[in-house]
Parts: sequence; C-alpha cells; structure tokens
Amino acid sequence: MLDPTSQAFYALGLVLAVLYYFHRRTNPLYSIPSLVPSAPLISYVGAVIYAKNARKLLQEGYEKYKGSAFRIPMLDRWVVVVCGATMAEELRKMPDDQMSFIEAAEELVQTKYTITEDVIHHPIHIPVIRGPLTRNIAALIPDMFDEIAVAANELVPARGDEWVTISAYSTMTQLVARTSNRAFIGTTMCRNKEYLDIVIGFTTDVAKGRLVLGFVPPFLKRFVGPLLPWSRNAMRRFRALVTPVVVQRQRELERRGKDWAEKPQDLLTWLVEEAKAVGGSTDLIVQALLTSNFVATHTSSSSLTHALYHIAANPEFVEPLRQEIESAIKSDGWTKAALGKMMKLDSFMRESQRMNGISGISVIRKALQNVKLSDGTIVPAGTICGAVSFAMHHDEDNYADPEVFNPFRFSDMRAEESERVKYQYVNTSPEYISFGHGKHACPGRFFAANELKAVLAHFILNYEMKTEDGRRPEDRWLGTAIVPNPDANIMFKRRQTAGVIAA
Ligand code: HEM
Repeated sequence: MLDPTSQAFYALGLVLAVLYYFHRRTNPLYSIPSLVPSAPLISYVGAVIYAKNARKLLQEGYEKYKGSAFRIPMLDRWVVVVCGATMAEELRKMPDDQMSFIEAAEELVQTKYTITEDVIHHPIHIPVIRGPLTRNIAALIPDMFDEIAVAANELVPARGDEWVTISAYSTMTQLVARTSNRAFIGTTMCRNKEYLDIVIGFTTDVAKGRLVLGFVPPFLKRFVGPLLPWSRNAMRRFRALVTPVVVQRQRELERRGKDWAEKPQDLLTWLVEEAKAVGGSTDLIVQALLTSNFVATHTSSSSLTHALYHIAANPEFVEPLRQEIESAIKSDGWTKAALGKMMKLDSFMRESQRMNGISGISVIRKALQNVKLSDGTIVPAGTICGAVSFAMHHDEDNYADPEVFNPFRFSDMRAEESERVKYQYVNTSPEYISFGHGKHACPGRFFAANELKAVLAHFILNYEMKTEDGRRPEDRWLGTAIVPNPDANIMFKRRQTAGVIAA
C-alpha cells in the first residue's frame, strides 16, 4: 500500500496527464498533420530528424499537402507551413494584426536578445533601406563598381596566365561586405579589417545565441537571453569603432545644413537624418548600421555564391552573358542604366535563386489570433507560419522542367513587352518567394540585385572561372537554411583578351 505522500504524487501526475491530454485534443495545432513523431518529448526527436532532413521532409510534405498545410518541429516550437502558390498568396494577404512578420522575426531570431532591443522597437533602418537607399542606387553604383574592382583584385589575386584557386563562399562574403559598406559608410570603414570581421561574424554571433535559446523554456528566456555573450560582445566592439564616425557625421550634417552640396550619399547619412526626424539617439544609429549589415551580408553573399557556382560549372553560359554585358557597358558605362539592360544576367540571378535560394521556407509570419485558412486549417494564436519555397520553386506546375537550370528562362519570358516587369529578378509573385512576398518582401532586394549583378558582370568580363572537378558543388542544408557549399573552391584566371572593359 502506498503512503499518503506517494498517493498524492501519483494523483497529481494523473491529473496533469489528463489535463495535458485534453489540451492536446482541443488545441487545433495538433490536428495539423506532422511528418515526424509529435507526441510530447518525442517531438524533440522529431526536431532532430527535421534538422537533418529538412529538404526531404519539406518536399514530402509539399507533395502530400499541396493546397493545405503541415507542421514541422523546431526544438522550442511547431511551425505550420502552407504549401502551394494559392496558400502562399493567402498568407501574404493577411493583415499584420492577424499574421505579423515583425513578431515572427522577433520570435524566430529572438532579436530582443540576439540583436538589441532598441533597434527592434525603432527599426529606423527599414524606412531608410526602403526609401533613400533604394532611390539613390544610381548614385551609389559608380563607387560600388570601384570597390568591386579594388576588392576583387586583392581577394582574387590571379595574375598573368595562372589559374588561382579561391575559397568561394568566404571570398564572396568579404567582397559583398566591402561593396555594401562602401555604400553604407564609405571607403575607410569598408576596408577596415576589424569592421569587416564584426559585420561578417555578427550572423554567427546571432545564430549561436538563437541556438542556445532554442533549448531554453519560454519562461526562462528573459533570464538567459541577457547573459548571452556573442552579440553583446560584437555590439560592444562595433560601438567602440563606429560611434566616433557617426558622431562626426552628425556634427558635419548639423554644421553644414541641408544645402551641403558635398553631403555624403550613403546609408549612414540617411540613418542620421532618419534618427533626427524620429528623435533617435546616436547609439540607435550604430545599432541600425549593424542590423543593416546583418540583413544584407550573408543573404547577398549566399545568393552570389550560388550563382557563381552555376557559372563556374557551366562555362557554356558565359559567352551570351559576356556579349550582353559588354554591349551594355559600351553604351552606358558602369552605371545602373547598364545593369538595367542586362536582362540575361538578371534572368540568371532569378533562375539561380529559384533553383537554390537561401531558405526552404519563406513569407514567415506569426498568428496573433486564431486564423482559419481557406482549406479549413486553424492556425492557433502564437504559432509561427510560413510558406514552403524550395519545393514550390521546383514544382512543374509552376516551372517547365523545374530541375533543369535554364539560365535564360526568365529573359526569354521578358521578351514580351507585357512581361518585362513580371519576370525580373526583384519581382516577387505567389510562385516566386525567394525575397518573401507582399508588404514585408525584402526591401533591400533592389540594392542587392544591382550589387550582385555588378559583381557578376565584373567577374564575367575580367576572368575565366571553373570549378575544380567541373561539377557544381552541392548545397548544404542547415535545418531550413540553404547554404552554398562553404568548403568548395572556384578557380579564376584573368582574361587576356584585348578590349576587356575593366570596372
Ligand atoms: C539576395 C539577397 C537577399 C535575399 C535573398 C533577401 C531575402 C529576404 C527575405 C526572404 C526576407 C523576408 C521577407 C518575408 O518573409 O516576406 C527579407 C527581409 C528583409 N531584408 Fe532582405 N534579402 C537580401 C538582401 C537584403 C539586403 C542587401 C538588405 C539591405 C540593404 C536587406 C534588408 C532586409 C530587411 C530590412 C528585411 C526585413 C523587412 C521588414 O521588416 O519588413 N535584404 N530579405
């Protein structure tokens, strides 16, 4: 016979088990199908299985539940993913008070702890990226071309007739960080080693914090979050380096007034102006600068490396691209107008992003109330939701021969005047969600498209490229993220052809 304490203990256990059973029975989340074990505790095993097999499981789920939704497990939550263009369109149309992008980003990245709270509540970089940065791309491009030429010369030291072997992903990340920061803050910082180390490493700093918080139950996150060292240290180093530059710019802009003819045209100037307009502090500007780098750097360098792997593994694509680039540069110089004329290159980038992309899921949102989808699925309040992207980009209902890399697929479609805009690289649609879709689609995509096309144009005109074994290096899937093979090399040789137009 059990003693009274043991009896009470077992009775309590039984009551909790019954309550939990009814909670699961009544919570609509658990009516949404899952492809991995979903029972309590065992769902952790499911999270590990998903992390290792995300590509396969997303494909399987997409095929099985197209037009509907299924659940995928992360360590600390379930994410509901909708499948197919119609469902992606439905998700992007939902108002922010039902499905919120900001709340989803906050929860998925734990931005409060992994970035900083101030800039999350006052994201001054978003209107600046959407507004002046995008409006002034034409003015920024000549300096960016200049930086690409200088940086490529240092990072890809191919001389004479020699092939040089370069670690592709890390080199492209350096190149992108330098080029973007030429437009963000100017020559001195964009070539400063410590500055580059911080902005490039920040994504890993955030990821480490995010990973740790994934193991921490929600009620403890607020205690553990502030103790995470990585982002805090990066922000401290960044502040020490950049605050004097920001203060100097604030003083100059103040002293010379708005008619200053030589006013630097860069992200820093526009952040200072935005902060002044909304009463933001100097430190908010510093935070916004690092956050801009966080959203811009690895997204762009991954997309660039994906595209370079396609070029290096398929030299037959180069000639038509080279002809187009040469003709555009001859007529318009190294300008945004010339980049606008490079429709084949634009198509190449869009096709590369369709084939590979940076994530298996896009259009991430968080349900702020119970939301009923058109197929009857109920997404409970508090649940993160997204749309399957990779599998949809490889669906033959959306793209003919979807497994074939057809570099000029979209430029051929753009031959019709009426289709010019629809199929350009930056344009999102229900079937093309690499940049997200709808109101929160990436505001930096116009800047990124010009930057990445500029880098590719430089390489295509000035170098021959190949992979070491003639094949395209396999992508790596890290959970849902698609990373171009970080260990692969590209071989470069300078073109000796007379008449090559260097940037
Ligand atoms: C090829 C490179 C890039 C890719 C593939 C990319 C992709 C994305 C995606 C998928 C989203 C989420 C959209 C959604 O879920 O609906 C996003 C958001 C965002 N991106 Fe990009 N991005 C790129 C480059 C950039 C650059 C260069 C910048 C800045 C100059 C930038 C700034 C942002 C910002 C600020 C957001 C958040 C938007 C918001 O809060 O409403 N991105 N990006």
